Amino acid sequence: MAAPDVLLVMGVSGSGKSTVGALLASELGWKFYDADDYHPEENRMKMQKGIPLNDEDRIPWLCKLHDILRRDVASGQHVVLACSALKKVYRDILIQGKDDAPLECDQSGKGEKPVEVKLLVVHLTGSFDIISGRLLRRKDHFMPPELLQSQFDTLETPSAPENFIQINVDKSLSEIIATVMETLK
Ligand SMILES: Nc1ncnc2c1ncn2[C@@H]1O[C@H](COP(=O)(O)OP(=O)(O)O)[C@@H](O)[C@H]1O
Ligand SMILES: O=C(O)[C@H](O)[C@@H](O)[C@H](O)[C@H](O)COP(=O)(O)O
Repeated sequence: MAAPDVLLVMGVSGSGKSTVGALLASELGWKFYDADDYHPEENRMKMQKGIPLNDEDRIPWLCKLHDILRRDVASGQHVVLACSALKKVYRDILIQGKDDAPLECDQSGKGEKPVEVKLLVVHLTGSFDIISGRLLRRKDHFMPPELLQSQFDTLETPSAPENFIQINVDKSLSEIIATVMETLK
């Protein structure tokens, strides 16, 4: 695959997506988006109440993110996106959108040539124990640690032909960043 336009830093809640994504964006000089900032209020409230999101909650959110990526890529902007993207179908939406009713992506770009986003997936993977420990120590965040099991249950680990690397979260942040930078060389 040609050099990616977008790095998708994915994984369960607490795997380090926001931390690693922001560091990578700063290292690369790419734009950074944290998908958490794009959840509608209903999704946040649902998670706050300890109820896991389902496809219906996530698909419009992923469509919105695809539209952002598509526009940035079309203008030559490289992007790092931190997003749970737990299922293969969610990652597919980030790459190519979704145009079948009733859950449509923003159609304002309709008529434009569809842009398939060239994505490298960086999957932050790790044990339940390490990640739940980090979530329990993390303060001032809307996501309750009790939802972690449902995140692991939903997770579909990337596999071929997806363009991905997997990095264990037991590595230090500097090792994780160095691994991604080496992959991009
Ligand atoms: N590789 C790492 N080593 C140690 N702590 C980490 C690492 N990655 C993330 N953390 C810490 O773990 C917690 C969860 O990270 P965060 O970036 O919020 O995860 P996510 O965005 O996936 O929910 C934060 O307190 C963060 O500082
Ligand atoms: O798809 C989902 O269920 C959510 O995106 C979820 O995976 C995400 O983890 C929350 O938005 C909390 O945010 P943190 O990942 O930062 O904990």
